[in-house]
Amino acid sequence: MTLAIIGGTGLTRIEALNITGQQELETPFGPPSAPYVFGELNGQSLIFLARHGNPHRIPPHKINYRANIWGLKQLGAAEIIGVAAVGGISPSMGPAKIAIPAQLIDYSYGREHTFFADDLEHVTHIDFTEPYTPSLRRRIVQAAAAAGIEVYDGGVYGCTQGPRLETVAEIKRMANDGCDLVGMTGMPEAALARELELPYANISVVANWAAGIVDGEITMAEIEKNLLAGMSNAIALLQATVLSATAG
Ligand SMILES: CSC[C@H]1O[C@H](OP(=O)(O)O)[C@H](O)[C@@H]1O
Ligand code: HPA
Repeated sequence: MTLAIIGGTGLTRIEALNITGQQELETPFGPPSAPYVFGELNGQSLIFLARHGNPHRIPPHKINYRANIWGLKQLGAAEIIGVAAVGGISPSMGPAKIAIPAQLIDYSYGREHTFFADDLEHVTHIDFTEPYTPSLRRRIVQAAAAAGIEVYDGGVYGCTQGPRLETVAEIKRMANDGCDLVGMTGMPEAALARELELPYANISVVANWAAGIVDGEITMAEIEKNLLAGMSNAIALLQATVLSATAG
């Protein structure tokens, strides 16, 4: 049961990963974001992929999501955890907090978002009632509880197009829609994993209050500072999740 981790902003590599190899891949959809890195985390083998490339150079709307997910399937990944930096919209989603969202709303556009685009004979509609695989979500939440890592169990991730951050009015609209978190990469990543029948869950690390939630502009310095704290907890959570898989 090989776990794959897709790391985003603030998680281009995992220091604690004992790297055993890496592989570049061509896919029918073009090149993935980076070479796939094979390694062991707490004795458990896994595959790591840097969503924005390593070094971080691909903006969210230019990521080849189809190649990334297809490559993971080809390499034998059995499940995927996507780690994402997000803006916090709900009062409980403050900087450096971690959430395991249960739902999402897709505001992105113009992205290659399906593997079934060219198959005119078989129109395929995947079920997406629960966009994040409930059993994998549960495992992460339980691992967090066992390790004493504070996470918010649930919430709605809203995926915007980027690369710019949102306006105050856009965030107000998203809050009205029920979004608790805002990021730019959650879709089509989650849907593509579902199309290939790969269980998928998301660990969201809050980098900043979303636009207008508190006064002032959003700065990269603030984002980097919060991610430094939040990502070290996210890595501890990944380690706890991997250990729980070994134990189970
Ligand atoms: C101002 S940082 C925005 C950048 O960070 C997030 O990336 P990821 O989801 O890969 O961690 C967000 O989606 C944007 O791409
Ligand atoms: O405020 C944000 N908006 C969208 N994506 C983000 N990723 C980190 N922070 C944000």
